[in-house]
Amino acid sequence: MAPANTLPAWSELQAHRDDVAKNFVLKEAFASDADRFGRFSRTFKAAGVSADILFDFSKNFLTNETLDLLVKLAEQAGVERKRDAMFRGDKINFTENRAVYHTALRNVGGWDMKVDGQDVMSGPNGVNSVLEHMKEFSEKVRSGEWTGFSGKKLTNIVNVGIGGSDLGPVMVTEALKHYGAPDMTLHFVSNIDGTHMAEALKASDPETTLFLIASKTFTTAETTTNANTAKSWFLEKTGGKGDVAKHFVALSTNEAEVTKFGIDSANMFGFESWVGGRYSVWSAIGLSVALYVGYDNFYKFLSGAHAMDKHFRETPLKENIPVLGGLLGVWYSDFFQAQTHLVAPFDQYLHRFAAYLQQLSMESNGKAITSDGSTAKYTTGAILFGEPCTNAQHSFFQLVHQGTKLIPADFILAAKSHNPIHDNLHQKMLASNYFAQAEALMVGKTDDQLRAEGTPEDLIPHKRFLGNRPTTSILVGDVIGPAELGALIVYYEHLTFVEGAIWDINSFDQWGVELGKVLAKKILKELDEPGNGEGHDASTGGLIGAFKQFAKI
Ligand SMILES: O=P(O)(O)OC[C@H]1O[C@](O)(CO)[C@@H](O)[C@@H]1O
Repeated sequence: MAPANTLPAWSELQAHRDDVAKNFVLKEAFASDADRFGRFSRTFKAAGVSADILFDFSKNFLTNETLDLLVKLAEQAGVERKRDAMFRGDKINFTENRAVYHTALRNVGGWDMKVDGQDVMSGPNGVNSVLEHMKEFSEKVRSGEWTGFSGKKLTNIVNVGIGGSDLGPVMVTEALKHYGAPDMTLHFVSNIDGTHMAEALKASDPETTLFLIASKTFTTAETTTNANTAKSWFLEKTGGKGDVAKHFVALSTNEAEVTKFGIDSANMFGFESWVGGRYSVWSAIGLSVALYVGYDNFYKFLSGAHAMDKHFRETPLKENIPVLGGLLGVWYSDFFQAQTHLVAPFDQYLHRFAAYLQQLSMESNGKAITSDGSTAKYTTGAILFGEPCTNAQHSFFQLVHQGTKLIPADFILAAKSHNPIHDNLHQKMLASNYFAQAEALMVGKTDDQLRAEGTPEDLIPHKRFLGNRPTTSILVGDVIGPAELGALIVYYEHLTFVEGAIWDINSFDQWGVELGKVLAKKILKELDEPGNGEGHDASTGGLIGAFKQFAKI
C-alpha cells in the first residue's frame, strides 16, 4: 500500500487546508449555515441497542469539501478493502502473521467467520463454546452453586492481569457498576509493585476468593509473578487445605503454561491468537465482567459491540460513524499538527474509559513504520488522554481553553443517569457543563465582550478566549447500559483501525513494548549479583549502584 502522503487526496487536503481550513471559523460556519448541525451529525440506531447514540461532528473543522476529500483519502488508502480483509479473517497483522478477529468474539449476528478456512464460531474451542462455558461458570458462581473449598460462596473476585488483560475488565466493570452483583467485591491486580497484590490480599478471605489469572500468553512477568504470589498466599492461609481448582481459573491462549502453573485445563477459558490483548475484553478475558454483571448483561454488551461492527462493515464511508471519527483523527494530526486527542466522558462510571482508550489507541497506532518497511513521513497516533468531567474541567481544562496547543476533544454524555438523585439536579448540572464546555471551546470570548463586562484593559489579554477549538459530542439517548457501552467501545476500536489503515501502519502488533521488558529481565539478575551497575551507561549504572546502596541489596 502506498504511504498516505503519496496519495492524491493527501495533496488535495493540504491545498484545501491552506486555502480554506486554516482560516476556518467554527462559529461563523454555524452562523452562515442553518443546516450545519444536521449535516455533520450522525445517529447510530441499532436493534439490540435500546438507545440511539448521536455523534455530533459539526463542531469540527469540516466543510462539505473537507468531508468529500477525507472520504476520498479513505477510498484511496483502501480503508474499505482493509476493513473487508479484517472481517474476512485475512492475516492483516502482517508482522505476526495473524488474523485480527476480535469481531468474531461478539458475532451474535451469525456471520460466517473463518480463519484459515476453519469456522471460528463452532467446535469444541470455538467462540460459542467458550461463551457457553463462561455462562455456565458465571451462573454457578453467582448462584453459589460453585463454592470454595470450605463450602462458602465465592464473592471476592481477584483478576490478575495487565494491559489488555486488565484495562478492559476494570473499565467495563466500573462502567457497568450499576448492574453489578451487590454481594460481590472486585479487585484488579496488575502492577508488579507488590503493593498492588498485598492490598488486594489484605482485603481478601481465602475461603471466599476466586482468582482469575488473565493472560493471553501466560508468560507476562507481572502476571505470572503476581499469580504465584496469590497461590502461595492461598495455600499458606488455608494451611494446605485450600483447593486450587476451586479458587483459581485461567483466561488464556496458552494451555501448556496454564497447566504448568497448576490450573486444571477444565478451569481454563480459552481464546485464540487472533485476539489482540487490547481487543480482548470480549473474550474469556471478560469473565470478571460476566461474573459481576451476569451473563445476560455480558451478552448485551457483546450485542451492542456487534451492532457497531455491523454499522462499520456495511455503511458507506460518508455515513460511517467510526470512519468519520478516524478521518478527523488524521485530519487534525497531519494537517493541523495536533499532537493529542482528549476524551472526556461526562460520566463518573466511565472514569477508566480514557485509560482503556490509551492502550487501544497508543499501542495500536504508536508506530512510525509503514507496510513496506519505510519510515512514515507524517505524524501517526495521537497522544490520547482524558479524565471524567466535570473533574477534568477543574484540573487541566485551562490548557484546553487558553493554551497554545490545539486539542481536539470528544465529550460523552448519557441523556439519563442511573442515579437521578436530588430530583435529577446532578444530571442536569452535568449536562449543562457538557453543553457549555463544547460551546465555550468553540465560541470563545472576545475583547469587546470583555470590555462590555467592564474588564480592565490590562486583564483583557488574560481573560480572552480565542475559541475555535474543535469538539465531537457523543450523546447516548438513554442510560449507558451494557449494549450502549459495547457500541461506544467499538466506535473507538474502528476509529483506531481507520486511522491506522490510512497511515499504512500495522495497528495490531506492539513490538515497542519488548525492549524494556528484555532489559528489565537482565537488570533483575544483576540486582542479585555482585556489582554496581557496571556495563551500563553512566546514568543507568549510577542509578543501579545507588539503589543497591540505599536498599542495602
Ligand atoms: O495478556 P498478556 O499476554 O499477559 O499480555 C498483557 C499485555 O502485555 C502487552 O503485550 C504489552 O506488553 C499488551 O499488548 C497485552 O495486553
